[in-house]
Amino acid sequence: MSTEGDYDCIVIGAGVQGSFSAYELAKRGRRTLLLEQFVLPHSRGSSHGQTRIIRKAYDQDYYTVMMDESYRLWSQLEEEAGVKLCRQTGLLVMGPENGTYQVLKNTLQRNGVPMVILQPEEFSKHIPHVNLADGDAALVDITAGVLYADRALRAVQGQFQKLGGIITDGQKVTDIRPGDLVTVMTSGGVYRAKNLVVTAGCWTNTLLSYIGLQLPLKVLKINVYYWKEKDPGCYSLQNRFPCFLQIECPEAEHLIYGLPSNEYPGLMKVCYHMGSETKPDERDRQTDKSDGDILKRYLTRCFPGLVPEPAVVESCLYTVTPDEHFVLDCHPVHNNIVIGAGFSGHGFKFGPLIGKLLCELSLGEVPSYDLSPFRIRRFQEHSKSAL
Ligand SMILES: Cc1cc2nc3c(=O)[nH]c(=O)nc-3n(C[C@H](O)[C@H](O)[C@H](O)COP(=O)(O)OP(=O)(O)OC[C@H]3O[C@@H](n4cnc5c(N)ncnc54)[C@H](O)[C@@H]3O)c2cc1C
Ligand SMILES: O=C(O)[C@@H]1CCCC=N1
Repeated sequence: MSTEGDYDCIVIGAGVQGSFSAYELAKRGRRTLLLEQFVLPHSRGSSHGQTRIIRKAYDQDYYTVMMDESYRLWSQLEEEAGVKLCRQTGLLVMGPENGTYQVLKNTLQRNGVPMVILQPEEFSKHIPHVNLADGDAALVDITAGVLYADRALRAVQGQFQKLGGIITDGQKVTDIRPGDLVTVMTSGGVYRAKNLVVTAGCWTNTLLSYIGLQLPLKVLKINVYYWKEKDPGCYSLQNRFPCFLQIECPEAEHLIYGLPSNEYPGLMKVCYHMGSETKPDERDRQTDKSDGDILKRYLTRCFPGLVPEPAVVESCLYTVTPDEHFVLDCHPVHNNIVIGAGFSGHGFKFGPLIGKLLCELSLGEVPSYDLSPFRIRRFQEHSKSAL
């Protein structure tokens, strides 16, 4: 067997995180193979669909700071690929004055992020067709907007291939043998490389079981709801309606979020940031739609311009960690294996930066950011290690 391996690096999983990791490695001249179990493009994981929110509004400074660079990297990809991937719309944040809303507002202020605070008496002048709840405050994160998700995946995978990267789709990884050269077995072949990056979304623990590690990850099915505008266009991107986040409201224990109508004309996407547990390969057997009732009650009160009955329902998966922070780390024993996982329903906007960070970890470089919030060892009492 050659000690060189077939590749410098193999990346498992061609979702947003694996695709950007592979692209970064190829940019650094590494012979890189991106392996995907499904024929691309597919809609069985977490990265499919037309749109995602991009924003700097976060509770924690480190996410806000990281987004600064992520925005720059998104623009770079737009230029390289010659496609528009982001549309700035702003993000309307609504919630009780004290609580998470205040934490988020403080983070934006501390980090000098451009924002507008909307006084309740002038709210409807700026944001028509929305009822701000009594006692709620509101602000707009000006930097925020919509990311075109499917288009972004096509762009980054295309750029990766232009750099000489190889995408092998329709091959499921069935085993991994660690070592100085890592051996990856798939349904269609055997590949060897000096380094491995595992970005397998909801399937992460299946892959990690081959290399003696389990993480405390929950897989949730998210119902992606689109609601009909009574007056077509009244919540549309063309009419400059923003994305929104509703924090702490009487109808819901968790966040409610929405994006202006755009991809399906006349339909606005509004979802609940929570779902029911499932196994990744049994997504469609999970049929709980109780989140729909929560959203109907909320929309009836706050978005009177929407018909409170879903017009389209799609499905997507979250892989959630106990603290909802990501996992970006090396395997505790095999340091030529890097893991990016647990993006907890908010990882898309960071894709280009996650790719850069996983590439840095894989090349043994000091990562550009402090990755301590994302280390595996924070789960010490949860992680079942067979090592
Ligand atoms: C409804 C919804 C709304 C969201 N909204 C936002 C938002 O507004 N903003 C935001 O920033 N983020 C958002 N997110 C989160 C974001 O989309 C995810 O964090 C991100 O897509 C995770 O990407 P990933 O690459 O980790 O996973 P995935 O996209 O699932 O990629 C993993 C890939 O690995 C492949 N794979 C797994 N096992 C194997 C194997 N054995 N062999 C080969 N390949 C394998 C899978 O097939 C899959 O393609 C949202 C997510 C959902 C579901
Ligand atoms: O990441 C995002 O911006 C969205 C909206 C809030 C909840 C999760 N995803």
